Amino acid sequence: MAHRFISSRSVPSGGRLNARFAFICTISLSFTYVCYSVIFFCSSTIMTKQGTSDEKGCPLPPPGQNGPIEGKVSGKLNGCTLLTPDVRFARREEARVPGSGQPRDRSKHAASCCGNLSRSVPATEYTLNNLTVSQKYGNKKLPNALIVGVKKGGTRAVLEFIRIHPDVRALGTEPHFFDRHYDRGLDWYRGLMPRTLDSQITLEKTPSYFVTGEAPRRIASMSPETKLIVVVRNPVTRAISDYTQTLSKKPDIPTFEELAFKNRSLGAVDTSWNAIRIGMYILHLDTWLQYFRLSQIHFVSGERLITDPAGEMGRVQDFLGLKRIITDKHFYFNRTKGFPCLKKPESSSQPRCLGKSKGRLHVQIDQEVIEQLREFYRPFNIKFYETVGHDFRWD
Ligand SMILES: Nc1ncnc2c1ncn2[C@@H]1O[C@H](COP(=O)(O)OS(=O)(=O)O)[C@@H](OP(=O)(O)O)[C@H]1O
Repeated sequence: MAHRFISSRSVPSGGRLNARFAFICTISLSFTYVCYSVIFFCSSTIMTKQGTSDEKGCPLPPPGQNGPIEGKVSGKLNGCTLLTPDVRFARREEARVPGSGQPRDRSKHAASCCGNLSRSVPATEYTLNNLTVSQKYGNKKLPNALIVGVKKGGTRAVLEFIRIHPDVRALGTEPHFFDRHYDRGLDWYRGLMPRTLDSQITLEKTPSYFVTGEAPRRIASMSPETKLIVVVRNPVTRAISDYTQTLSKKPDIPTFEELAFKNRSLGAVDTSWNAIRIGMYILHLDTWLQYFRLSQIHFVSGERLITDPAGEMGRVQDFLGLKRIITDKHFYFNRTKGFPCLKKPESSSQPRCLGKSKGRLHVQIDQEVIEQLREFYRPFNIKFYETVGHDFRWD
């Protein structure tokens, strides 16, 4: 065989040699072309599929590879700046209007990285430095976790803090689906949600759910495995905070004392007043416990959220089954505001404190009134501590 091969090549006729040479050239060129096309097609498909990036066409590192928010730019690929998830996340946060959770004015920014960003109409859009970036990956899903209450407990702080976690995507506004808009249906509700990847949690907060009698049943019928977060605060302080907020909108309302008591000298508290009723936590909790296991409900201390935000957020991350990424490195105490705020990422000069309506100066209330209300709430608080297995020390 070897002999035949050598001999057939060693004594070819001139015409046959040329024809063979031309044939071999054509075959190798065609083969090279086919290989090149296959490789190019595969690589572009892979890039698109793994494209979970904030920047269109730029791949994201695998989920879970995260570090502190002050990350570094990790390199360049195809003209895209590859950011570590931390940097991307920090920039996404930077893009939100503080306190509102909404993206900044989009019209000011032009699309840039990685080509034609402006062509699609994305469900979620945010600003990355001076670029408008579309998050077009993932799907809109019904929430797997809800911050259901309580009003004036510190729900906005929990939402804004937890949403810096890369595995959480949250709706910035309160949708009020399970109390006011239930008749609009689950598809409407799902349509409000941000797009999430399978590895991400979808979250929304509406503090009035906690005191809405129908909410537990409705939420359980959406999914009985929904995780619930309740931010609780000393009910007396909560009531004063609630009243202060109402007063800021309607300056002509009666005084706190007038609204809080049916008969003050008899110590008869008006439990029909919402500001009072909301703080009777155990009554509301009983309804939730008809539909959810206690282990599905996580209680955040509104007080500790201010004194130790990282500790409280550590427990929230554990409850949601998330890696503890939000730590004390993310917070600083803002003396002017008198509250903890998120440290700004190095790429931003935006303050990351909550808005002016969070952390207001409260209306001055007579100490005797405060004592009376403390007495009133004591039995409700004790029952609440016993049920949840934690003493919040409000008494
Ligand atoms: N970090 C930080 N910054 C500002 N405010 C903070 C923070 N952490 C908790 N809080 C407390 O949050 C209270 C407002 O609670 P909510 O966000 O639940 O209010 S609302 O129901 O959404 O209106 C708000 O109540 P007031 O102090 O009465 O304004 C704050 O005490």
